Amino acid sequence: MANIVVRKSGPLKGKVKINGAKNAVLPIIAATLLGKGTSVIKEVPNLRDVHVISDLLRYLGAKVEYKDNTLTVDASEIRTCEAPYELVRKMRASFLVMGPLLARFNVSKISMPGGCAIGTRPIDLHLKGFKALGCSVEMDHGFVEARCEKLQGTKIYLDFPSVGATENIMMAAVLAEGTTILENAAEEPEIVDLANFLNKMGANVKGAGTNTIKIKGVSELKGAEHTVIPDRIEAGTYMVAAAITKGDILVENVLLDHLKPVIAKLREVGCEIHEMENAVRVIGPKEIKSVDIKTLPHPGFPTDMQAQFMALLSVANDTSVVIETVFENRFMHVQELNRMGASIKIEGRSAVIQGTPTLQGTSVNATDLRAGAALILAGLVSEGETIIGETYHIDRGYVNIEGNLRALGANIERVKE
Ligand SMILES: CC(=O)N[C@H]1[C@@H](OP(=O)(O)OP(=O)(O)OC[C@H]2O[C@@H](n3ccc(=O)[nH]c3=O)[C@H](O)[C@@H]2O)O[C@H](CO)[C@@H](O)[C@@H]1O
Ligand SMILES: C=C(OP(=O)(O)O)C(=O)O
Repeated sequence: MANIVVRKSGPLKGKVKINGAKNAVLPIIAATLLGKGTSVIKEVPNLRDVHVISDLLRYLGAKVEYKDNTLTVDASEIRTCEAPYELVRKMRASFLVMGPLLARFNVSKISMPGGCAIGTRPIDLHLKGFKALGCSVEMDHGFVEARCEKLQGTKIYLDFPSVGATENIMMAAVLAEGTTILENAAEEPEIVDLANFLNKMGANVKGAGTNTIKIKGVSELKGAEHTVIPDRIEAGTYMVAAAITKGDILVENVLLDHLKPVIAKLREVGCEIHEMENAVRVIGPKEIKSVDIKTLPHPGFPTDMQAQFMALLSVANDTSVVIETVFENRFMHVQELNRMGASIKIEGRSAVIQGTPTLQGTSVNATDLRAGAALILAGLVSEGETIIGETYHIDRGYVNIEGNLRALGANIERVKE
């Protein structure tokens, strides 16, 4: 196991190119199960999660190859519709194979994904959708088993615009008989990317990106070619790196529309931001101003950027309040930031952050992916050395983060324990 060691670094300067989005590619890889024939997915980031879902597809019987950021999946022959715990426990997004398997084979048995450091993360909304589409759903010995004669299109209202439930239900409904209308659906850009891929496979999905998605079932789907959208959270993380180090970073390969809440908050913090075609330049402020943030489903401020902003606000000029409304327990990074000298108090779903001029490096743990990113960011402006453990969480979602930051001038390395 390796640690990431970060030392206080000057203003980061230069360019960084953003990879394809983890949260877009995972459901798209699951969706390849819907079609006979070969799908070719481009701009696939070389991430641990991508390899985990690829292994799951291989286990199910698909042929999967990954080379030069292109993933080729031939899902013509599927040998089982059952996904074991060993493969699902490594990554919750594995549960996204349930919708496609149900749609194509009318049966699926998947180990229940556990909670994780950010919350209990139930799957009730996914199951509510499958039931509404005509499935019987049973839980037994830690597995969810769903079956149907043939899925039937219907109207489904989601109690909360869950990203995963929207994706899973969309993927189930594309091969259902009749039309499904999904209301209070998630509107994240990754939902739109999935819908675009499904439509290339031959599906009829309209309205993705709004809160009402209409899916007309079709009789079969084929493999398709698709290029994944850039990762707005990876981009946001490097933008915060510019802000916290008072640097000047050109973040390339971004879709500005997806970055609106992050850009708005960075401007409030005092950053100078230049929006260009497919790129954004962030010039950090002389003094980081405190701001209040409330995480919300898209187009609100993304919960996946909350921890990184918390690191930034730890060194702001005054008091900030961050309210986390999406996950009930996404403050695990707070105790680690406090160990580095931050002054953050949690009250229910709110964190009150009293900015301090400096932080101090120490040994800390990446409790989850974005917590890990936040600790790296904090380490860049901390006195001495910050040693971050449990770095496998960071590798779930960032390609070569230490190499990219080093190229921008950061003092960071990965060291074997
Ligand atoms: C692989 C992927 O794309 N992950 C993203 C996805 O996760 P994920 O799809 O798991 O997130 P959801 O939008 O489903 O979860 C949001 C909230 O809804 C709750 N919920 C969800 C489903 C359900 O059946 N019942 C229920 O109560 C969750 O516990 C959570 O509190 O969206 C999150 C919210 O933007 C992001 O933080 C994750 O990075
Ligand atoms: C929470 C995240 O991912 P996941 O849903 O895969 O745990 C994330 O990307 O920040």
